Amino acid sequence: MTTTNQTIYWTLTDEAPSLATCSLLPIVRTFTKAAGIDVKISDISLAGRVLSAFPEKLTEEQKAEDGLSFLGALTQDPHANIIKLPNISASIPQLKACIAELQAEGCDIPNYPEAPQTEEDKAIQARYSKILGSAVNPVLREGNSDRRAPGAVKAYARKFPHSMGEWSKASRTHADYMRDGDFFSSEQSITMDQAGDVRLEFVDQAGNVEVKKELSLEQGEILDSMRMSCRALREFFEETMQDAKETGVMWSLHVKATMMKVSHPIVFGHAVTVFYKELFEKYGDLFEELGVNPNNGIGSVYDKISSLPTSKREEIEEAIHECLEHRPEMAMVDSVKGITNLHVPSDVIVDASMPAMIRNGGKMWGPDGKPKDTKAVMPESTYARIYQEMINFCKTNGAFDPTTMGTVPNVGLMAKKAEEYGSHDKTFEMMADGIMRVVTADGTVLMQHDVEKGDIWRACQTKDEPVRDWVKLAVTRARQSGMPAVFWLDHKRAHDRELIKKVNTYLQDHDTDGLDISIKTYNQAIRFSMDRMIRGNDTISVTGNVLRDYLTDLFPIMELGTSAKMLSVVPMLKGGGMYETGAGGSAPKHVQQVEEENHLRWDSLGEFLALAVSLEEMGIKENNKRASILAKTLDAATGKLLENNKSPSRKTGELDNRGSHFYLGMYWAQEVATQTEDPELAAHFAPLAKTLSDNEAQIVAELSAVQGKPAELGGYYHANRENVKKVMRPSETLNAALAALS
Ligand SMILES: NC(=O)C1=CN([C@@H]2O[C@H](COP(=O)(O)OP(=O)(O)OC[C@H]3O[C@@H](n4cnc5c(N)ncnc54)[C@H](OP(=O)(O)O)[C@@H]3O)[C@@H](O)[C@H]2O)C=CC1
Ligand SMILES: O=C(O)CCC(=O)C(=O)O
Ligand SMILES: [Mg+2]
Repeated sequence: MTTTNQTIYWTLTDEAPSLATCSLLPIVRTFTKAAGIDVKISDISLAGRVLSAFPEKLTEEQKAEDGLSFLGALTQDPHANIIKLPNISASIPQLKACIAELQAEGCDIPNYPEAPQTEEDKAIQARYSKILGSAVNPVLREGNSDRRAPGAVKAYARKFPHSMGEWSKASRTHADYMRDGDFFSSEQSITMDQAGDVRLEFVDQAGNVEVKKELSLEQGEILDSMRMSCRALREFFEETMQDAKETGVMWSLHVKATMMKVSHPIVFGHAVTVFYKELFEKYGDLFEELGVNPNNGIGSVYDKISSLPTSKREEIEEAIHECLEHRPEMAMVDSVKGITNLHVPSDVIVDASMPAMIRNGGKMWGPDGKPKDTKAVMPESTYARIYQEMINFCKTNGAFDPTTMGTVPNVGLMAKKAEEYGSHDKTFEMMADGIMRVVTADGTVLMQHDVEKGDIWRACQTKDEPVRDWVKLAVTRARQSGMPAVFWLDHKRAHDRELIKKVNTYLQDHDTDGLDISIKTYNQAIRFSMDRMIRGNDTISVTGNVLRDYLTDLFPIMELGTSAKMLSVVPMLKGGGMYETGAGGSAPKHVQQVEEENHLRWDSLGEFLALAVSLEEMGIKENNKRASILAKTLDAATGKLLENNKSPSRKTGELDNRGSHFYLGMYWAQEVATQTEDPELAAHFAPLAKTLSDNEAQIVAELSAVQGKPAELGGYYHANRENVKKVMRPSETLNAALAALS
């Protein structure tokens, strides 16, 4: 692919956003073409990444470009201009489903070897491991994160508030987390005085040393190490289950097995084997033989026993049901289909699941399909406490009111795989008792932990340059917005103590006169922000990487109903820009609705906002006046779309994603046609504005006529492009109007 400075790279991802792209991109290109801007697609979908990793036996037609490597290199280019839509961070069950779909299509790619024995299988697994979990975002996020709700979006939420569940003072919902033995309680942290190499070593009880990993650290880099005790974790799970059973609340687990792709699937697996303890005790050997992996959920048991003779299978299914008798009710992902919280590790993802529960009055769905109070279990106490604070707050003050509440934007430390989200290659499950230690080249032990078999030990890196940039971004945002900015840093955490030193130093590099910048512990910070928020006041949260992720779903879901409406900018360290769309995910259940009823309720507002900033930057950096005009007019069109409530509805038969794209196109064309800065451009768009306005009723009718019947996408992970085009672009009138200008 060749790049020019007038190119915007638009990522082709998965699920709902990729369907939306098919409808939106032809509209976008109609506009950008007039400014000499090329919008190029770069495929980073899960299927695309699988195909590009195993090209050997594919036909030329089946081969896929390695969009991720291309974009990864582009992040180092000061002219980079990338629009990043959310993509699937695949769990093993999702990866296997994707592989099976591609194989069924005739692509000769290998199976995922779960327990590789041969060298060949190990090599295949190593290639697949680069695709698993959150494999895209850490590669592209070569900058820190600035996520906020623009004024027009806040105004829309105030005018058309989303529903909020009631909070009762008597609610028994609460967050439960480990009080000891978790990462928080064992965290150690150091800052490197000078650059140097370190080894992460395991020393067994006989004194044998195994080097797990070698790292070259930069001067000023922070390195943390921590351990989660397997024994304490399992005891904790058992206690929470017994307590939930005794007190009659539901039990639910909230982890991030996708992004924390090494540690959290292990944690999830322990929850499965503790919950179904008798089952795993009784059938442990058989399960091992069958290749059941509890880290993939109880779904893995159902999957593997399907090959057994009926009588054996039924016996095991009976044993699963018997387990449930001693256990509390479990929160459901889909109560109709009987999919529980422990079926698949990627179904319940903490950043979205906890806010959804809090928004819903603290209730999750029970096996009988009814909303119920729940014990929300989040083993890692580090961040779980903030949810308990919000629960307490809602119990005292009632649900948040979207018509009056303030906003909490975020400035997040994210660049260069900062903190826990970059720890996967430094995370180990202990195979024996011993010591894990961090040692310098000359043998000095910097940090060490006693570990037991089964413990999870990890190290996290935070480089100095991203921290400096983060502090600068916080000061810039505080200045631009006039809001107080709070660094959420806990002096009780070893890592945060190192960061606090840096923050205090780097704040001195900036003019902070008149700014309200403070450092607070997480609990203080969330209380301070919520107290202000219910009074209509705004507060910037300046946080590390995990809280960035959690808070940019938590507050937006309260304020706006979804994090899809967030503006999400990543100013790259090297000068380029990435504009992420929203702060949420790829909404798998939206695709199901398309397949069943041909209605896509995905809201592309995040895409509209991201594109406007991308064009604005293009205008400034590349001195492209038309790009600036397109940015301004797109913002105005988005404002109009919100004012007139042309966002997608959840209900089949009403305006959906395609309809909202049409309105965006119409308003945008009208705005360009009536601006006076560039009369030639106005004249160019006048016919389109007229055609779309004149045919509004016809186009909306064509777009709703197709709804209410199943839609055939011809695949889930690798949908057939022609099918998708047919489904997503059903209005001949709209297609013809766009074609007339292209
Ligand atoms: N940046 C990225 O690449 C991200 C990727 N992900 C990935 O996405 C997948 C699904 O994650 P999950 O945690 O379930 O989160 P999702 O954000 O996909 O889904 C949670 C809910 O949020 C709402 N929602 C999200 N986006 C939109 C939108 N544009 N328009 C309207 N509603 C929206 C929907 O709720 P409802 O329909 O009920 O209103 C949806 O069911 C995973 O593979 C995950 O790893 C997750 C986060 C970020
Ligand atoms: O990369 C992922 O898996 C999810 C990213 C995410 O949730 C976020 O950054 O908000
Ligand atoms: Mg998130």
